[in-house]
Amino acid sequence: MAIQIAPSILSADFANLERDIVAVAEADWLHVDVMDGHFVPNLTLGLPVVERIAQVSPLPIDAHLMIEDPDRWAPRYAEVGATSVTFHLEAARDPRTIAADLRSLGARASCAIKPGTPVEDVLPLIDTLDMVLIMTVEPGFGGQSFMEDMMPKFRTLRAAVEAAGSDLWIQADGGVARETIATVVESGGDVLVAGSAVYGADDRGGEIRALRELGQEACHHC
Ligand SMILES: O=C(CO)[C@H](O)[C@H](O)COP(=O)(O)O
Ligand SMILES: [Co+2]
Repeated sequence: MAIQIAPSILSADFANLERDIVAVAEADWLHVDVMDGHFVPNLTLGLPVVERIAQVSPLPIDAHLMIEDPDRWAPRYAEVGATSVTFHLEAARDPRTIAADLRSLGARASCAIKPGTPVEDVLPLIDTLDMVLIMTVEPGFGGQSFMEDMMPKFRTLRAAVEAAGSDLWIQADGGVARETIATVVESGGDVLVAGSAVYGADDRGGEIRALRELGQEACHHC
């Protein structure tokens, strides 16, 4: 599979959101961070805003739900137009049912793990999921430093995916930039979220192309 780039609007200008969404149109996904002030110590946006973003975005929506009670809320994000919905394993009561609900609504089902959660916890769920997100920062804020010590998790998951003959995607989120993208792709990642790297650049399209090129060059599993 080709490397995919998902700019995170967490680093966009929320007063000019449509402008900043259109500015990253040559990426593959629009990554939307939903934070509830409980699962993480930050608050961003919720269902009505995601619904409007999905209506104006030229890219499919990759919703990253950092919220409590995803069993109740995750399917609602698929209903309002998210193409991929990621819930956190740490917050889920019944991850298999959440994934099945998302798929039955036509969305891609994805599960995220925080830095402190072992990758082994998500391995039994691989057959129910379309993507696993391995966090490379503590969730809650953009602009943090990439955690290189998460790379063994990517290697373990990539090996499990290949052994199972699965087409599961592996996403990295947090601190992905020109300096770190090769490391995470070499370790097994193929969908790369980048917030501050893309929105901090004057030429957002150029930054997306540069990241995609560096990622593609480093990819042995593509
Ligand atoms: O989920 C997130 C934070 O919890 C964001 O997607 C992530 O931090 C992206 O921002 P950056 O690329 O600046 O690290
Ligand atoms: Co995110």
